[in-house]
Amino acid sequence: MTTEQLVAQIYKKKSFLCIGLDTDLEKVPSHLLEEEDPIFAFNKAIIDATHDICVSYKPNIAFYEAYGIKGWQALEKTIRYLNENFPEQFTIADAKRGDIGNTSTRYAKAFLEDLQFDSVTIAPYMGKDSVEPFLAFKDKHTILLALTSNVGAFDFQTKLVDGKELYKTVLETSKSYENSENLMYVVGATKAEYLKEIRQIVPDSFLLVPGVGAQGGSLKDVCENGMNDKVGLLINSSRGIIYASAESDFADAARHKALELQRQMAELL
Ligand SMILES: O=c1ccn([C@@H]2O[C@H](COP(=O)(O)O)[C@@H](O)[C@H]2O)c(=O)[nH]1
Repeated sequence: MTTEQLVAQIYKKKSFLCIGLDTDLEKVPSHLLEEEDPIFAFNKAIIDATHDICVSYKPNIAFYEAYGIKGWQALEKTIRYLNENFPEQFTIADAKRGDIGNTSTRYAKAFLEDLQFDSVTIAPYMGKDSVEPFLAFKDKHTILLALTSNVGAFDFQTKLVDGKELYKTVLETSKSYENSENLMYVVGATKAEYLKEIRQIVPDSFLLVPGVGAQGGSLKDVCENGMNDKVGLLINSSRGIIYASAESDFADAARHKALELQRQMAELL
């Protein structure tokens, strides 16, 4: 999917909501555990209940890897279900990969070519040759961790290196990578006060912003500081939406929570 197509979806739905499919069998309603593939059954119900009010889904790959081959099969079914039925959804493999070049190429093939995600999250720590293999895929997007939502972000990302915060160096340096127009960045909603400075470095890039809901970030603060003239934001919420209820009404409850966010977004557009 191109960035222009994503922007068109955002204006059409008045939503820049990304729903995180962090599917945990200890949290899904117990009746689903009787299904042949409870992870996919849960994801399908959430997608069917919410696809008209969000523009993106983000399965976090850890939640699938944790269940071995069955987890991977559920992930494959989920992305196939999305691509076949809701191709307008921007899909994110939240995998946080990145390795030496030839290995990064295999990761990129796995998520962008084989599984056909629109994008994949990447850790920038190994530098240019670990990121560029992902950027080589046309109409796909590489979402680089810039300033993450967790407390540990202060261990390295905000530290001064050669007089500059490391996350700023990540943003600036990445702009010189080949095919850098395919870059997006992760900035945590819990770091909204940094967004104005981040926008000075990457005014036009899309930012994936996790951390509203369960982690306490504010949608209003993120929008006030981080929105650009093409919106430029995908706001992710996972637990706050998908685990709104652990009963048989879980999909309706998820829709209700997603609608609360979408209505706030519509007012901010
Ligand atoms: O800085 C980051 C980067 C990624 N995440 C991921 O986003 C979701 C957030 O889930 P919630 O349940 O809405 O808190 C999850 O998959 C994280 O691994 C992040 O939170 N912060």
